[in-house]
Amino acid sequence: MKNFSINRLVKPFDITISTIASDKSISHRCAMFSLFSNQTSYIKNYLTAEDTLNTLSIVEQLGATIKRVGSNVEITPKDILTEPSNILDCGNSGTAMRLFCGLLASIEGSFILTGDKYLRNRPMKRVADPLRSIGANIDGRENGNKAPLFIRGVKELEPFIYHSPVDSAQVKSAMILAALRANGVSKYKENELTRDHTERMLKGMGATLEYDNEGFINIHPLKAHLDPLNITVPTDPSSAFFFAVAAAITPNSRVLIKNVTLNPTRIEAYEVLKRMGVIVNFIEKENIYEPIGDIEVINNELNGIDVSENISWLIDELPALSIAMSLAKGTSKVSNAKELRVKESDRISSVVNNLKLCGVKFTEFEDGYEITGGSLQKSTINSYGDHRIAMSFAIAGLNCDMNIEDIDCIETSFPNFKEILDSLYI
Ligand SMILES: O=C(O)C1=C[C@@H](OP(=O)(O)O)[C@@H](O)[C@H](O)C1
Ligand SMILES: C=C(OP(=O)(O)O)C(=O)O
Repeated sequence: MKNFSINRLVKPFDITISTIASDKSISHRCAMFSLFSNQTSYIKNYLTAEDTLNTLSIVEQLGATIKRVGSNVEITPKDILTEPSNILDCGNSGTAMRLFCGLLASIEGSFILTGDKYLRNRPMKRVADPLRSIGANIDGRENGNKAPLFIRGVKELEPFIYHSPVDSAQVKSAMILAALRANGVSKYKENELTRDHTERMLKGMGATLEYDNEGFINIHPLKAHLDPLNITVPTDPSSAFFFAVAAAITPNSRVLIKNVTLNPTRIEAYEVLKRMGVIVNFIEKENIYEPIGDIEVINNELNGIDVSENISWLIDELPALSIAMSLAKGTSKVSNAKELRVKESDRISSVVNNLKLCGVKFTEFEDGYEITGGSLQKSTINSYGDHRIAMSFAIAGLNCDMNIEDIDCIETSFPNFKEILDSLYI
């Protein structure tokens, strides 16, 4: 178990960063969706971190040929996916496990999906139940709620009408992937739009998905193979956000983050920083599947804020936002965010336990927390094996010195995080 110490940053920074990790959600989808084509997909800037390399390895175990040179990946699928001879290891990734459930439910063969101790403790009923209701054979520990999950692919799934009780892009994507091989048009609805990379990418590859006027996505089963992908994965706004918070809490500092997806479902945390008083500019440059451009963040005021809406649009950034909230003027409150409890760690507990160690006043709720802003003090915090917690408190260290225990988890999404953090001191 590795640890590191972060020293207080005593000078302002003004940097342009073009080496932040590529988007994790889009990278997972590139690897998986390439299996719906019968031609080679070309992916540039694939995220070469543990989560997405595990997905690539599963795609290979399913019979695709993969050529990878650094972050350039070529995936040539087989016409019929192969039953793997071993278990499929999703590592730490909820996205991989849940999307593969939908993808594999109607593939001939048996598949066992497992993951690390954190993933094996996360709820899978949210995908297993609706998939079972359309004929999928999925089982696992705790009546199919926990991995290892066992899937025996069926020939055909029933089309469905499903209004999801949970706003989750992973559930939506699993059901869309299953619907592509159902024997009729399926309908999926969510209460709040969640990240929509699946819809955008599959449509771009030729699938028919459309919204009806009752807010359902109508998903037509595939009649033929989809077009292959030819894509450059943009920078991950969730990874970049750690450096946005760094600029927000360091007097007179500025950061320009290059080539980020500006998909509205992914940049809400930057909008929250803006509402807190920070100067944030979005500079859109192109649109390939989604808008892509640069984000400039300039230190300014930092005031407390209440966050209770569009939670799924900023769910991964709430731990980093809690650091900005701790240094803001006044109190901040996060509510409607119960989903935080079922991520890589229980992120409500992880955030408040660590803030307590840093001397921050807070109240914990079942669905969030209230933070009294002011100052942070040096501490030794535990990541709880959660990459977002490790990186959020590393950024806090720029303000007050910090020891972070158990930092290996950063490898799951952002292997060069520390290198970029170190460059702020130069
Ligand atoms: O679909 C995706 O790529 C993701 C969806 C979100 O999870 P939920 O669907 O569980 O909200 C998010 O937290 C995760 O980091 C990535
Ligand atoms: C929740 C996350 O990912 P996943 O659900 O794929 O493990 C995350 O990256 O913050």
